[in-house]
Amino acid sequence: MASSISITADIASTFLSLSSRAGAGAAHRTRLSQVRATVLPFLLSPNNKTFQPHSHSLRVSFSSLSFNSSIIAAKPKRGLRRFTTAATATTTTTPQSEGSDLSSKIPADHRIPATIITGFLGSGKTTLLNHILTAEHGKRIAVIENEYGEVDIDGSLVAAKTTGAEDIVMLNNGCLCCTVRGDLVRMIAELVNKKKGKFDHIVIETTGLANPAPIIQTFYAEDQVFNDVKLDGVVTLVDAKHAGFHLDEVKPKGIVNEAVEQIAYADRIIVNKTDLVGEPEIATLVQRIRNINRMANLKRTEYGKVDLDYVLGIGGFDLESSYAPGLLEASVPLVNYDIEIPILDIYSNYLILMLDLGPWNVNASLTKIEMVQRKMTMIMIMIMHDHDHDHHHHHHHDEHDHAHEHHDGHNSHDHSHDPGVSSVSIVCEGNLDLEKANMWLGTLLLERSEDIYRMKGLLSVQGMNERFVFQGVHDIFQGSPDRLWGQDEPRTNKIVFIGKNLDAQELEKGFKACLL
Ligand SMILES: Nc1nc2c(ncn2[C@@H]2O[C@H](COP(=O)(O)OP(=O)(O)OP(=O)(O)O)[C@@H](O)[C@H]2O)c(=O)[nH]1
Repeated sequence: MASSISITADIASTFLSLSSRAGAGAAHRTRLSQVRATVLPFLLSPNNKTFQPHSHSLRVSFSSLSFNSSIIAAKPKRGLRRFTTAATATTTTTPQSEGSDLSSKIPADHRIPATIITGFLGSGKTTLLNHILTAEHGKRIAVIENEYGEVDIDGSLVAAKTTGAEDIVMLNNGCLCCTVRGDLVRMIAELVNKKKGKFDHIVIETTGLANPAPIIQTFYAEDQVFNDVKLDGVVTLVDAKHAGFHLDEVKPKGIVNEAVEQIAYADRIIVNKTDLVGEPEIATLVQRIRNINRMANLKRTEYGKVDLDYVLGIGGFDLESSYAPGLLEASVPLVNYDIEIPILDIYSNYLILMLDLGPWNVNASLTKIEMVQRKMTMIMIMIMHDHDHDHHHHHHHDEHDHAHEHHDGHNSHDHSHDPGVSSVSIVCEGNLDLEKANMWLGTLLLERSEDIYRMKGLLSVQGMNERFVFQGVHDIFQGSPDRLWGQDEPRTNKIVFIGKNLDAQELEKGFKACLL
């Protein structure tokens, strides 16, 4: 128990310091609430000798009993479910298997994968989609298409391949990130309800102007989607000939440049139409893309011809995919706690809690989170605040007109503009002081989550035998221990941030200050 107390203190200190900055007491709630942020310290015991494999981990019983939890769950748009998490005596502990040194603690995820294809107008999205649908891959694919405009053109252009397995579902008259986000949720829910078992993968082709952020967030924020479908990855097509112009486009203050955003959120980048330009132009473009997103894989193509496994089954949002290949059993022991906590959702071994960051409930919340953590392999926390509009969604329809104009005439761009979106990676051997790392990452997320589009990391924490992996998209953060460090494996930390106005030196300095 000593370790659990100490981790609680670690977390509490992070939360408390953050809270104290916002002032104490309910009067400050609004102010704090206006900060769209997540603070998710690692929630891990530095001494996790207690972790043991088991085959299943949690019994959840619904409870209508009232209780006095000081954790406040606040998500206005959705009915809150309160569960009693009674985990006593539900474990079926299996003996530590041989070779479990390399076992991952991240549970297998059997939800249907969904791939988002994005890219500027004319970059080759439909061409890629046709390639996917006509290739032999044995996957049954459901397609959700989104065309901005009155006429459904892409629908008729999509290969009419009828091996019987694919569903072509049209989503029209609106940009996915604006008017039809609700439709996307309904469409996915309908697909799942009516056709579950009939397809293996969903591909969503967005309009050329969609900003991927709200679409990505839909996969986490909407129950109907999250329970059955997991985001597999974002594939961004880049038009080798025209992309430079779009990247240079200066937008009015507060309005995003979709071309930049689409690259920033990508797991896979396809520089398409390479037949139309020379090698020096491509090299310059690739360099620009790399400056924005160093995390994504990049390929150059003509007519979207890529291997299918480059675009499907990416696992771009899986914790284990980038740093811990191989899915193995969940392996966190159950302990005898009967706790009551508002739980937003439970999926497999994922527990989603909704917390209010009010300073008054910090200690109690943290204690309970820590207790829950001891039973679960992974905790994902989304902290939603009072205002419910989407920060990453500043634009409105005028912008579409604006961007269309630019698309038609490429000449009037200001090439000096720096969109300010970049990647920063930190690779560094050594062990982190948990308390300091908690503080650093927590503060960063609280202050900068709006600017941090994506991040991924693999950390070596002092006293922890497992590697700690995490990934985040703005204020959604997932983290978990995965496999044990190998005996001769260097304990190297790796973090990649993609975001706006990132200061590489400051980030690196902050990180290095957490090393022992
Ligand atoms: N030369 C050349 N043309 C290409 C290539 N890939 C696609 N095209 C053509 O470019 C045009 C636009 O391609 P689409 O696949 O429709 O592009 P899109 O991104 O779906 O376009 P929107 O739906 O308008 O956003 C089509 O005429 C394609 O045939 C390529 O690699 N080289």
